[in-house]
Amino acid sequence: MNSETELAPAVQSILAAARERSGGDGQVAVDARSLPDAVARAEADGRVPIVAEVKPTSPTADGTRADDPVELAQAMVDGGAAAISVLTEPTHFGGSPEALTRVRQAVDVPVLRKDFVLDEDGMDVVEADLLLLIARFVEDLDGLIAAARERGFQPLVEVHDRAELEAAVEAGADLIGVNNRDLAQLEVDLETFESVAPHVPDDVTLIAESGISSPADVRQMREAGADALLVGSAIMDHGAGDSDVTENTRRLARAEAESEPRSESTE
Ligand SMILES: O=P(O)(O)OC[C@@H](O)[C@@H](O)c1c[nH]c2ccccc12
Repeated sequence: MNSETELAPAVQSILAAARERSGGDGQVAVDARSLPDAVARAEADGRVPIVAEVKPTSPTADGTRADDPVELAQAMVDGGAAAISVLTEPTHFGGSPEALTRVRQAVDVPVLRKDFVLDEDGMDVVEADLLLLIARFVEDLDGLIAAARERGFQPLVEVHDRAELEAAVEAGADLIGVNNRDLAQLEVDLETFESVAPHVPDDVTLIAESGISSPADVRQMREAGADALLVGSAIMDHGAGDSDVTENTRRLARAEAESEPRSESTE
């Protein structure tokens, strides 16, 4: 798609590292937990469907959280997360495939593998319910969607503009995420989702990704058509190492509840 020279240096280095990493041995076979079902369960329960992300650090984070990924994921589920995303990228996000495996054993909600998968071999590293494919970075989106489904993954195709959305829809993606963070400057703008969302077909499960930090942001994205929201930094709160992940998740999952608590205190 776009030329790599337009990408932020951090992103270029992430891609270079991804190309160096080796794939798995043999093909994985997954019996996936359904994301659309998890989204429907959250809705039925009055929770905004939040995909909460275990993201130890990132090129744009203020620090690193070294907490056990399993404890973090359980705290997120306790706070009402509909699904969990786990970074498995090791060199820039502090993730690992092992962390994902442990998280998936410990929780019963769907788990997304968040990484820079560039080819089929890169899929066979670890089992997950959902697999991220970033439209801008993959050459054969149709082929990779088919390869992901063949293994049992639900592919989540990430786009950033209308051209990428069209490519994703043409390739038959039924789970689409619109990333509010642009990979050239790494800046976040919630209007990205607002400008792309109206063009997404109704039968797609649509996720607003990145930069969502307050209940007001949640409502803004929901009003623009988000079925679910992917939130990392605001839940991990990297700057404050001991921030309460359960409470951070709950605050966002309850953003549409009738009487939203005004203070930090809970029942
Ligand atoms: O931490 P945030 O701003 O809430 O963003 C979460 C998630 O959207 C972000 O981590 C992300 C979106 N797409 C990615 C692709 C690779 C790595 C990370 C990402």
